[in-house]
Amino acid sequence: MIEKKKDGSTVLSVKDLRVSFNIENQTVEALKGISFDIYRKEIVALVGESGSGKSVTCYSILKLLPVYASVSGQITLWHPEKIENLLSLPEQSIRKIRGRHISMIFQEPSAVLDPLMRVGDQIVETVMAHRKVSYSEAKKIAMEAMEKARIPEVERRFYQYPHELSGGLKQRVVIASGIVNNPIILLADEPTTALDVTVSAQILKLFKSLRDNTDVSILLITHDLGVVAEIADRVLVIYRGEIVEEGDVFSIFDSPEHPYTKKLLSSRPVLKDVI
Ligand SMILES: Nc1ncnc2c1ncn2[C@@H]1O[C@H](COP(=O)(O)OP(=O)(O)OP(=O)(O)O)[C@@H](O)[C@H]1O
Repeated sequence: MIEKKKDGSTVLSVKDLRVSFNIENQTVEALKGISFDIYRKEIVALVGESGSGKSVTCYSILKLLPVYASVSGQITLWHPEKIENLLSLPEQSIRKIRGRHISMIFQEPSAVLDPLMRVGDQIVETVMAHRKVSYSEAKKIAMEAMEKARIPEVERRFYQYPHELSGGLKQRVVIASGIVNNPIILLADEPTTALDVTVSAQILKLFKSLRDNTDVSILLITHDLGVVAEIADRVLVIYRGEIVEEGDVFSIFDSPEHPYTKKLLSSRPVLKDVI
């Protein structure tokens, strides 16, 4: 069953995306022609077991795949105007889109943050990489993003180094950096996996508030159906490089159609226990 959100406009459209890796005369088909759309102001969960192709989907959208990957298909972005195919853009053009119109949040914030740089300045850098503004203007914009990411005591936190912050606060800094240029899409690859349950719940709440209070759409990669039940509007189920099921969160949980989705759900508590 294909369900689509009818009230929103499309911001990203992936058509027949195929990715394979050729290593030492062996070919791994990571994505076998997946297609999906993301609409404005929605949270879409891309869910599937390890190795199903979730991260490769994200890296394809950002054009961050290794050179030995073979890629075909179409990825169209509508912002600020229609950009025909991200996959065929030269590196110089895609750099203007990464961190500006599409941002990514990874599982482990410490791997992204520079340990030797104050966190506020790392967000300032993201602003100045894409906009012609003075340092003080960029700092103001960075602090506003930190507020939006619900970082307490922004004036003090701005000047701290990553090691001075908890895991949850570090992830909020990464999120602040991700939203600081008002992107159209945020790709979040297992953003709560490295965090404890309480902090993880706070970060999920933050995603919901970003969806409700900004124009951003979020593609959330996860293997955790509890996270999906908590915040997703729509779900894409990926299995061995193919999207096998797509629907709103209730239809997926209440009446899964594909055997893999059924199996995935049977290994979880039922929906009423999760939400
Ligand atoms: N850089 C790479 N070189 C070769 N093969 C790769 C590379 N990246 C991914 N793959 C392969 O592509 C397939 C999809 O991997 P991907 O990382 O997208 O899975 P995933 O669903 O994100 O899994 P996980 O939840 O474990 O992160 C796997 O078979 C993986 O081994």
